[in-house]
Amino acid sequence: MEEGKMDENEWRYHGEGNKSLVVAHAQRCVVLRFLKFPPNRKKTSEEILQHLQNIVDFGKNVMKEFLGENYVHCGEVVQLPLEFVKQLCLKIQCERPESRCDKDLDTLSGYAMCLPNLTRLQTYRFAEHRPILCVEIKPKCGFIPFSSNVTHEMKHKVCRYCMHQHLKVATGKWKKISKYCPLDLYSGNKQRMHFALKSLLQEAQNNLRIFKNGELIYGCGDARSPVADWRELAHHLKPFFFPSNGLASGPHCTRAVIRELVHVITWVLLSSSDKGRTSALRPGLQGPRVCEASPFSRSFRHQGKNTPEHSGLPKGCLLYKTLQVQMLDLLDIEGLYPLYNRVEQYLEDFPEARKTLQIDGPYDEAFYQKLLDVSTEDDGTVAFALTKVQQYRVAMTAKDCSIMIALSPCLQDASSDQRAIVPSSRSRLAFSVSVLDLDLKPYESIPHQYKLDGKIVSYYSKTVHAKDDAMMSTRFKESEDCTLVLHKV
Ligand SMILES: O=P(O)(O)O[C@@H]1[C@@H](OP(=O)(O)O)[C@H](OP(=O)(O)O)[C@H](O)[C@H](OP(=O)(O)O)[C@H]1OP(=O)(O)O
Ligand SMILES: Nc1ncnc2c1ncn2[C@@H]1O[C@H](COP(=O)(O)OP(=O)(O)OP(=O)(O)O)[C@@H](O)[C@H]1O
Repeated sequence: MEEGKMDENEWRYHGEGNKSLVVAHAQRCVVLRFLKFPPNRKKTSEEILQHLQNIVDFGKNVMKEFLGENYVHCGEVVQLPLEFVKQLCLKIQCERPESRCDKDLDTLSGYAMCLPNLTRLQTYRFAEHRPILCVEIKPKCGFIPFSSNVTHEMKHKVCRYCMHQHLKVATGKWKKISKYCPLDLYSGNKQRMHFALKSLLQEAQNNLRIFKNGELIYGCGDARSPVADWRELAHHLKPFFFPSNGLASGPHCTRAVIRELVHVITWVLLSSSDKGRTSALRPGLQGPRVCEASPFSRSFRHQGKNTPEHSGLPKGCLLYKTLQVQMLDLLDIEGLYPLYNRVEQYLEDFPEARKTLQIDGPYDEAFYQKLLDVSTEDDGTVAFALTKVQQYRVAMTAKDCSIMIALSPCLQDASSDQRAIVPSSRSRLAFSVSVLDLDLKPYESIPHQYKLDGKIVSYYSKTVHAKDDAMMSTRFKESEDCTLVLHKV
């Protein structure tokens, strides 16, 4: 960043989550990512600098190792003129969704992260003047816990996302239950993946956003007012997928364009654009491959068929790598929580050990190496407990990250790397895949996770499952009645 030349008018509001806010440069393909805090929680500039540096180090030393060089963009910490940050904050305030305004942008430290703008990611494959489409997916947890520490039987059958949907709707976070199930997306089975992506397009919540030339065109700007007009979306997408033919407009065209989008995204998600070395993690797929609550598998069950299982994700693809990191949660929160308490107890006795245990960093090579020990034999030591706690934090990070897929038409005669071109039937699309929001989850969030897990499961069991049981017993009663009638006859 050239300090003297920072002009807030060159930046525009881009988006935000729970913990950070992003502004994008109008011309250059970079974004600034600022931390956000509740109004009363002031942190010193040194603390903020350290926090940001930790994010960069964690990306470089841990996530790049696990997910691959090409997928992870760590960026760098930059120091900005305070006046620029203040003016920028004032300028963008009116564009911020109300539901995110419970936290304020940090304007006091002057520190932020500078990252490539992944919605407009330009590689040598993308000609600069070409339009760019970007699909952002937050896939969430793609497996059902296999740990023997799980006490609620339901957790072995229904995935956390599907259970959580019901609590989210009950608490007013979203209006409708989504048909999306992460296990379908992570299945590697094309039919299931298509269903998952279509479900995301129907009910995007905060799991899907689409950008065209860096502008949000579909999905949530404000968490509570999603836009879901497929016709309008198809209008934006048509030039990407049907560049030269005059597909008539109307529902047929809309369906054809959406289908093409779903196929292209599936293809890209299954591709392995990372040529780096394979990840050091090999936990192997365990646990059920199908979530009982997924409408896709339900419909198969109703037809008396088995859900098509894992066709298997190709090992180099980002979904596979992300799932492997998620699976570092080997014990489930129920098995992890007592280990967290063991570490807590130790820290109460030896508070100065927090530093040597690397709870707040540094997230260096040594931190990474310890994560590779996936044994689950508890020898009763603090060292064992700590390793599981750190692995859990990393797994939770992978369960909450987002995948960015950028697509851009390329010239027919471009002799670029064929592996980075989607062999779409009607157009040649160059693509790139990246991952974002790789901030290590805080150690302090573990008690919250434990409570939330209990809440999600008990709400689901009490309401939804009870309703299902009631429906089943009505059906059973009906069939009994039916038998009685038959007897009478
Ligand atoms: O717990 P979950 O699964 O609801 O995930 C939270 C996300 O909610 P989601 O369910 O994706 O709508 C939540 O997303 P939203 O704020 O709801 O968009 C955050 O990503 C949160 O992470 P953090 O506390 O900001 O680090 C996420 O919390 P973590 O559990 O990842 O810490
Ligand atoms: N490098 C980037 N390029 C383009 N867009 C980005 C980039 N980083 C973040 N964004 C956009 O900003 C949004 C918020 O960023 P991010 O997910 O990092 O926020 P967060 O507050 O950390 O999220 P969470 O709510 O999960 O804690 C993203 O959903 C994405 O749309």
